[in-house]
Amino acid sequence: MSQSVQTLEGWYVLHDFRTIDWAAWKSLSADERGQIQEELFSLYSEWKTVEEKKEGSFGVFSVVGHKADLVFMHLRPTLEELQDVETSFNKTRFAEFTVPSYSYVSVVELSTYVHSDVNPDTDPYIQGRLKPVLPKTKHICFYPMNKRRSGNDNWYMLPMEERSSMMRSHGMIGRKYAGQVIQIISGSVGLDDWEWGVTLFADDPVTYKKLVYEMRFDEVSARYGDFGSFFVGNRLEEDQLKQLFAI
Ligand code: VOV
Repeated sequence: MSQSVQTLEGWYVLHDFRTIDWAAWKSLSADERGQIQEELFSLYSEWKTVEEKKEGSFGVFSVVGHKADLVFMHLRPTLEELQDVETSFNKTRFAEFTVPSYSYVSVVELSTYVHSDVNPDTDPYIQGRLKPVLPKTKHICFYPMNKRRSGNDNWYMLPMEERSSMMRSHGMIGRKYAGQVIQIISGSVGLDDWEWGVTLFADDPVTYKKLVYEMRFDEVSARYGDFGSFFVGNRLEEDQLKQLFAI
């Protein structure tokens, strides 16, 4: 049996994708739309307070393309708190005008392929990575992925050294994009349908394409990566949400 790698876990993550029922939304009076938005914005400010208190984090983005209209990304210390966030959104009137289109449940993960001597429970850098305040970049990119388990290409049968060396090469490519793309890798084995969620943050969406493309040539992605659907979106602050809702 190959040796499994130790992982560190942080906050739980929900990616909640919604499609807006525009026909129903447009049929409301301006007054009703206003009230519904007010209720949503009061929830939004609760999410902000949680983030300021470092008890979680969130981001709201529009999704480009037909797969969804919005994605709410939430992080919380426990799965119960994560579900509370989901449920309190579902109880808003605005939620009645949305249809869930996809969701993904995972937990922020750091693996220890790339070793360091620090104590992960106290090291501020590691703690900041495990319990991140989501970057306020203009764009988000999300996709789930697996490491392949087929025939001779079985990641999970490889010796630890081989996996570590491939992850080092992966990390070197990633490092070239420092300052341009921030990645949050969340593990979802036992939690959702794929093994990891990959969430990338950037101000220039072309850097997603360049980074993901460059990684496709790297062995760990070229030989062992299997990918789900990609979602790309634009950050929505309160003002932009208001613009989106305007008829
Ligand atoms: C923005 C760039 C970037 C950087 C710097 C980076 C670095 C690193 C390091 C140093 C490490 C190992 C330690 C850890 O932190 O866990 C990882 C780990 C991981 N990565 Fe990564 N990754 C990036 C980016 C990045 C991307 C774009 C992808 C998707 C792959 C692709 O082809 O589309 C990815 C995937 C992963 C995964 C699934 C893991 C866990 C693998 C496992 O088997 O456990 N990752 N990653």
